[in-house]
Amino acid sequence: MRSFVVRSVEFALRRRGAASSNRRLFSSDSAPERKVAILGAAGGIGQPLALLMKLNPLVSDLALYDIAGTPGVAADVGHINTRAQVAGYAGEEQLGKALEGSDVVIIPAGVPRKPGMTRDDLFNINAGIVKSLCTAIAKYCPSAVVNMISNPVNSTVPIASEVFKRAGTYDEKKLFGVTTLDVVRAKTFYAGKAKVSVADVNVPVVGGHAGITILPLFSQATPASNDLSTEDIKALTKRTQDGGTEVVEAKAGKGSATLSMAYAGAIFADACLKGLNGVPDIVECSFVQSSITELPFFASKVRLGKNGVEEVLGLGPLSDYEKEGLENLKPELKASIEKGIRFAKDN
Ligand SMILES: NC(=O)C1=CN([C@@H]2O[C@H](COP(=O)(O)OP(=O)(O)OC[C@H]3O[C@@H](n4cnc5c(N)ncnc54)[C@H](O)[C@@H]3O)[C@@H](O)[C@H]2O)C=CC1
Ligand SMILES: O=C([O-])CC(=O)C(=O)O
Repeated sequence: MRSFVVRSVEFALRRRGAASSNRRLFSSDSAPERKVAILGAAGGIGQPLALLMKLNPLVSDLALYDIAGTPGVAADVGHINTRAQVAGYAGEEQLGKALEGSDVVIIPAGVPRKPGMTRDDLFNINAGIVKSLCTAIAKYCPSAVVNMISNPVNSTVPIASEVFKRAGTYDEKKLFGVTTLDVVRAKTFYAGKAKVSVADVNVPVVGGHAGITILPLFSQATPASNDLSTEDIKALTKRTQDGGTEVVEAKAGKGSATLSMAYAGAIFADACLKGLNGVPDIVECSFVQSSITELPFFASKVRLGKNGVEEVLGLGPLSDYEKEGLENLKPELKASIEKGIRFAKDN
């Protein structure tokens, strides 16, 4: 069972972009040492994400930090016989140790939505959490790649950028808002509707990570489908935009997406690690500092490399429906970005 699970995960990770000539990188004896820290590791996302990162052979050290509960998670996950050495850190006084030497820091710390709430309703609590965690990152691992999961991502990423700027450590190539779950959903919903194998599907999702700011580009989906009507595309777009709310409502007060998010977070962190290790042609969508529109942050396809972002890729050709969606999302996304920047400057 153990070798089946590990081999399946390794196989899935290899299929996702590593050329066979880079297979060497996956054997534990030759892969470089890479420390990954998860902040919020005892939470709904943090625990399954800790499990998935423990199964990733690119990770040599896994630091699990939360305000409480991480010694138990670390003891549990640490018994899995894979490469990563696991350590749990609880409470602010242990945050520095958790972060020191990290190559990648993943942040799913903060409160999740309940039915009836928007992601922006989380701002008041999560903005402060993200600000204090990023202040510690600037101090203890200023060159780490940061994967921001905490919502509202459209504001928490700008907050992080301001904190790093103030500390003098900002590197726009190393700050990522994790929007992979939007891509995961778009792929799943498209495959179901177009009746194609989900393993072969690709759909870029651009914009931001809330409601109409999530813009899936089904006109660029592969394999292309000629069977989908305009109404089908509109329905797929709406379902992708409302994917988070669908889970929040189904969980009925017990939180938001955790398992699919952990999967998406593990896929994105794996892509960052591969980029750092020099694996070529690693491309994922992410919310990053950008000049492809007039907005200072925007999600689009990004090529990952040894220094984080190697290239922010353009939007490609859009359908009229997507062009309209793009114009419609800009005011909301702009306001969320500005709200984050203002918070960081005022606090
Ligand atoms: N980017 C995305 O696509 C997604 C983002 N999210 C967001 O991820 C966040 C976490 O969601 P869940 O794991 O479901 O919530 P949760 O409440 O289950 O877990 C959050 C964890 O963060 C910890 N935490 C709170 N303050 C902290 C601090 N100062 N330092 C370290 N840890 C701290 C809590 O103790 C808790 O263990 C939420 O903001 C949610 O909206 C959720 C799903 C998808
Ligand atoms: O919807 C939420 O609150 C959590 C989230 O970001 C998602 O599931 O996409």
